[in-house]
Amino acid sequence: MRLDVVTIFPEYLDPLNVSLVGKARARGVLDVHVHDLREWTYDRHNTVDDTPYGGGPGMVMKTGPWGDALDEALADGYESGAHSPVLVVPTPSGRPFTQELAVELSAQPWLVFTPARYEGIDRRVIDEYATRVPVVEVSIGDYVLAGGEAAVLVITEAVARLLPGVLGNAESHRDDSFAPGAMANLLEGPVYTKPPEWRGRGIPDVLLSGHHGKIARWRRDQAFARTALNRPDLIERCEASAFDKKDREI
Ligand SMILES: COc1ccc2nc(C(=O)O)sc2c1
Repeated sequence: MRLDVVTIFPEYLDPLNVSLVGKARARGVLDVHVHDLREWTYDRHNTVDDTPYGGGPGMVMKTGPWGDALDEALADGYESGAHSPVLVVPTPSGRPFTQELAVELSAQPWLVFTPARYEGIDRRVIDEYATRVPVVEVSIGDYVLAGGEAAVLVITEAVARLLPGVLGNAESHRDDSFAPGAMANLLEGPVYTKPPEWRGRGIPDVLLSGHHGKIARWRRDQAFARTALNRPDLIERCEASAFDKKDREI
């Protein structure tokens, strides 16, 4: 997968050089290109914004630099053999980013991110590129950020970990919170590791029982209880059969 990111804060994307995403890049699973939007400005102040038409607070990111930057990023990608880019636009007014969307995006060969700052990007930029490539406008949550770069980091990590060969244990996707299957729409329950006792706290006996069926049921029950506590809104999405009473008895 190729990722392009156009931003006025390229250094904000430095975390893409470390940990899981960094390892995926080193292994050639991910090919990341970060572009400084100001390279496509031609005035002495490297201006990327201007006052909004219709008045109002703040500034809007200008069409010129974005158009030139995206044209070049796309041309560079095509030239390198990439194909079928999807423009991913982090915005507070976007579609909620979910595990389902992460799975959809992980199936794409090329993502081009356009994190904005200020009050956002002149709408004509998105409208222009929507005539050429699919555009997905995404929000990572109902809170206020100063720009889209943090969203790019979140989306990239969630997508990269789904790519073949990135996570050591392919099975580990199965028990992810929100992963498809029996754990779909459920939060992960508690996890434990050695030592068997720590500050007077032991391990739930079932996890030491070696009874895989009981352990699976206990984990599902814990996930259900945690979801009911922290995300009751997800409970009705769970398939009733996944938690009928007989399954929950040990
Ligand atoms: C001005 O650019 C912004 C501002 C806030 C913001 N919030 C996002 C989110 O995903 O929640 S993306 C984003 C972009």
